[in-house]
Amino acid sequence: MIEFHNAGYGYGGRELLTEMTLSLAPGSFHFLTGPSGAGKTTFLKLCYRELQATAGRVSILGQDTREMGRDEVAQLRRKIGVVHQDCQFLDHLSLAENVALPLTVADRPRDDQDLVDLLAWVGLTEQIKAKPPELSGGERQRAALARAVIMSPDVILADEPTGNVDWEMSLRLLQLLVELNRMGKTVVIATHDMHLIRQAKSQVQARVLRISNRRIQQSGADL
Ligand SMILES: Nc1ncnc2c1ncn2[C@@H]1O[C@H](COP(=O)(O)OP(=O)(O)OP(=O)(O)O)[C@@H](O)[C@H]1O
Repeated sequence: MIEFHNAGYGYGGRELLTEMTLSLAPGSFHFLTGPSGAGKTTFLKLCYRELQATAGRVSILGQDTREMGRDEVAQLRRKIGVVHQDCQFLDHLSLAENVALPLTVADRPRDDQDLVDLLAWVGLTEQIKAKPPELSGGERQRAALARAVIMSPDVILADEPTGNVDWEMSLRLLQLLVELNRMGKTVVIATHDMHLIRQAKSQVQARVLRISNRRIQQSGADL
């Protein structure tokens, strides 16, 4: 699904990540962890071709990212849902309109019942008409998750999805991501939260990728 072949990345010629060889199999569930500044967000950006490897090769859904043109990148992005660390919304649009925005941008028809069902799934039925500034941190995170999955992507990449929420909300978000994985989606969650990783143990066969000293180490066994 996503393959790194001796890949590396550096900003401004300074190597941040090096010699990454790994494969994220379809339907797998991974946590990505490591100290602040280790390169977790950078790694995720390589996974959806926001960045291109500066060494080696990354393939996403069978395509070598070096050989992709603009249209192919746009196609690819529809198959990968990203929950960004700082989840930005358009404040003048309602929650429902924000969540449906990827459909609008891709010029795809919007099924209002699907949208209502999706918002119910993330527990935001009552906030459907609310504007983003009226939402709590946990509500924003769940809205960001809904927006990431509205195009039915094959892969969900979540960057610190539980960063600013309490433990109960973290568990709820984890539950949603586990449900997506049970539906066959490949899930990668970048997190510092070791409690969350331990908690996942009882729910899903997750693997841990740890960035340390510029390299990615994979825990060999399931959690
Ligand atoms: N656009 C950029 N230009 C230059 N350096 C950058 C850029 N983006 C990130 N960096 C640097 O790369 C390093 C890794 O950043 P990254 O955001 O990938 O780390 P992270 O592991 O996600 O951190 P955190 O856990 O704090 O979110 C940091 O030192 C950061 O300052």
